[in-house]
Amino acid sequence: MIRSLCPFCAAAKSLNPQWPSHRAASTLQKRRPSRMDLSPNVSRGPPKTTESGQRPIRKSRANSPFGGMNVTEPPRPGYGVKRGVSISEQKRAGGKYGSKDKKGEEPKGEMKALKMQRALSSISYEARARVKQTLADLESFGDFDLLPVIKESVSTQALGGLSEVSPTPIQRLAIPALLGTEDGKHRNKKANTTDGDSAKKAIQYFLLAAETGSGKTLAYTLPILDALKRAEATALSLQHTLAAEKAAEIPANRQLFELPSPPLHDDSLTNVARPSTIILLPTSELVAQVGALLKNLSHSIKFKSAMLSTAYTSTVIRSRLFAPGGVDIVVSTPHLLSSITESDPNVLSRVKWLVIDEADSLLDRSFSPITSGIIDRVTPSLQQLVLCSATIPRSLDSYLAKRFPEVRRLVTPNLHAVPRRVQLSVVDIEKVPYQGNRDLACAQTIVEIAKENGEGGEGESVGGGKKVLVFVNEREKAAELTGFLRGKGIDATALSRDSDDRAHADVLAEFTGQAIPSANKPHTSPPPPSRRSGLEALTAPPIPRQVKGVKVLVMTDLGSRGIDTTLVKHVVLYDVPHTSIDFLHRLGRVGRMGRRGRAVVLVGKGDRRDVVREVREGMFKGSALI
Ligand SMILES: Nc1ncnc2c1ncn2[C@@H]1O[C@H](COP(=O)(O)OP(=O)(O)OP(=O)(O)O)[C@@H](O)[C@H]1O
Repeated sequence: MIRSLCPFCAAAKSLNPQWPSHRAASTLQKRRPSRMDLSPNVSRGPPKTTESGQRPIRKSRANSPFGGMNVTEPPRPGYGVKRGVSISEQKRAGGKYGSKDKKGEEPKGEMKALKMQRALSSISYEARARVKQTLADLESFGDFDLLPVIKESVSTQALGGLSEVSPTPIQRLAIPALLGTEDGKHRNKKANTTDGDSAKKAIQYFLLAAETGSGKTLAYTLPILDALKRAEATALSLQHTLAAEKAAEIPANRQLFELPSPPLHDDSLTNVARPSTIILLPTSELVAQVGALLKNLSHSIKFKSAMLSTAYTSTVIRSRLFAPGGVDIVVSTPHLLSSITESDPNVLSRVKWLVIDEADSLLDRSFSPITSGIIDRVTPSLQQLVLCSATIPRSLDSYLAKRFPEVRRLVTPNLHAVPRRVQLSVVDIEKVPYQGNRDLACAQTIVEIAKENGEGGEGESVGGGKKVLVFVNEREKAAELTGFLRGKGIDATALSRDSDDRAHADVLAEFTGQAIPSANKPHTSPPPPSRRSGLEALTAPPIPRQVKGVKVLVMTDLGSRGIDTTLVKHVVLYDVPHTSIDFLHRLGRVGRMGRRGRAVVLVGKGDRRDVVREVREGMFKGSALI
């Protein structure tokens, strides 16, 4: 009679054919083998070696889940590698022929859909880890070699009296680099020379790349202000020295009635319409935002700045630029600055510091010719070019490699990652009750946000309820959706290129919590009806509020770039964004500077659900989007 083996014996036999079965054991030992019994093979010595002198690898061991356990020797090269795998299979697996980036980025098989877009340039995780280590030592603004007045102004003027401020990763990276004081190096004295210096120094190029809402504005503002004030002090002392030398030259026997010759008008000393710093931003809202920060800082640091954008009349622009007291820093949109320089090219003749903020926008196809034209014009006097961006699209990457190969890339470890404190949920608009009605799904999502118990704190409900940003892909849709939401009793406003610049500032102020500078409202009366767009006409008439406790701003990508919407905790992505770059900018309106945030994306037929899934997975893991 054939008796089947017990499972223990069967397993033992598969490993060692010599293992006695129960039956045999019973005849040999008259008892069941205990787990503590030694193998009868222990006296056999080590297994035979192969010709090459290496131990043979048992198949069962090499290709099992426990294959790597209890191994006392490192695996031989080629150990465990499948033979006969095609090159394309290896590519997919990221092996020898894998899609490992030339900069060392490991392929992420799980982000296939995003990889198809190839929107973002990749940064290796080794590089990120290296940067993380170098940042650990700088814990306070006091650690930077900034002028004392600038250090003091950070918390009092720039951060609204925030106590115990510490620099963010991009500030830790960029401030010493822009000052030229990294690794305890001494300040580069050449960087603070005056106009009169004859020796032309090599221009320094920097790219500051850090996640949204991470304080990039201060990261470039503080070192530039420091350099500006030091250059000013050097120029002043030079002026005193020259005056003293001139006085010493006057002969002692000069007749009393002889009048000293009037001082020659030294054009090099006036900065009327000759700024030393230009900050370029893509929209007038951003000009107002950065301009407001500079204005606050100027109260203690003492410098003159001018905001130029289409939000101001030509008279206001002229009076700011040609103010008799001069101007140190001009904050402008490239189009406006470019048109000003058409009539007065000398406006750019003394620019030493040029900042291109939101460089991913300002150097994209639509802006690039204008922005590049400004770079060309300032190049003769330029000392530093600072590009600043929350993403490095591949297009920007190749532009920099071609045009500024020597650019120093200061990239934070979390670039291209949406912080884990931002949650992204998905609403399937094809399901009941929406059945494909995206507008309805959007309205219902907003109603639910309004109904939710406020999570409190962070001033979200200051000034009339929760603030919700709704992003649409097409600007025509912004107006249409706003009309729909208002019809449902939701307090919604549209913001798109069609709407008036001044209206933008007013509406945005409710979402950013920033007071609008008084000069930002040059007109007290509304523009005449003929100048009002269809959109405004649609959104202007007040409607009775039915959905209480929520204020909605519907916008296109225009609004997603750079606006510091610190009061916003909720974002609705009405459309699935076209690229991972848009995802990063739109989701970046929440979760700023350590805050928490929630985002909802509406997904329907024809939408890239795979992209949404990958973005969610990336957010969950805290990994960078690609
Ligand atoms: N060191 C700091 N500590 C606390 N808050 C800070 C610090 N630096 C900047 N902030 C605040 O963080 C917010 C975001 O800053 P900022 O607008 O410069 O971010 P950003 O990186 O330029 O964002 P985006 O990429 O969206 O343009 C601002 O409200 C700013 O006042």
